[in-house]
Amino acid sequence: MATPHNEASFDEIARIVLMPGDPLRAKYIAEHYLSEAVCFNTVRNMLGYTGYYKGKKISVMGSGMGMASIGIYSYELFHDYDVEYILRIGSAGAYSDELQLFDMVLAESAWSESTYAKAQGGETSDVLYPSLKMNACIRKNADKLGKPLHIHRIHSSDVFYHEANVPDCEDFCKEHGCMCVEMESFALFHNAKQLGKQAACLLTISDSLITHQATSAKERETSFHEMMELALESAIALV
Ligand SMILES: O=P(O)(O)O[C@H]1O[C@H](CO)[C@@H](O)[C@H]1O
Ligand SMILES: O=c1cc[nH]c(=O)[nH]1
Repeated sequence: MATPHNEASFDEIARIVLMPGDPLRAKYIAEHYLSEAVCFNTVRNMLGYTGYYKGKKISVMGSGMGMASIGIYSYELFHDYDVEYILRIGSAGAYSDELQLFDMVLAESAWSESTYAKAQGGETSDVLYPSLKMNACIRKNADKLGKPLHIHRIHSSDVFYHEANVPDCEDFCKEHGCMCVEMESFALFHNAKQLGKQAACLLTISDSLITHQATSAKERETSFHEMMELALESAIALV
């Protein structure tokens, strides 16, 4: 059944969905890695595709930016479709010089100041966790493929641009143990917990809040091949 934001029919979406924030990253993955890829959603241009990777049915769909946006799309995928796993594949800003551009980070947990989880379901914790099963699978596949993986607590922030009078990356790193920042995983992990489903988050460092090095918009759309391959290999191992 279609939703207000997703026109796919029930069986058009696989049990596992890879979910970048950028719908054009989803399109790129579908066109470059999936065979027989079919676009199942164009509502609001939040592109979603289902195809096959090494013979297994996989979907990839954009989430948009921020908790509110991934909150809607992931809720519908878990609640209205037969989706068991969502693996977010995002970009992130480094809070430490231990992380370089293009390094991959697997979220061990997500700390957030966001009210999403409280507003959605009364959650009071400011730290939420991904699926242990998915993280174990991703770690195993990273080892198998020889892909270095940093495993850290991440910051799921409600804002991309902030003023100088509020806590900054040094505070988030020192006080909450967050090594990088993105904007969706806290809401995704909450929805998974709430609905009895599974979610995880793999990130590629796109910029550094310490060195101020940064990748371009095009690189964020098309160049995260290490992450795309690890996500796809992990996805087929899960279903
Ligand atoms: O590259 P994506 O997956 O969109 O992730 C990050 O990039 C966006 C900000 O530029 C936010 O969505 C943040 O979480
Ligand atoms: O949320 C994000 C994502 C990438 N880079 C940032 O600085 N913030």
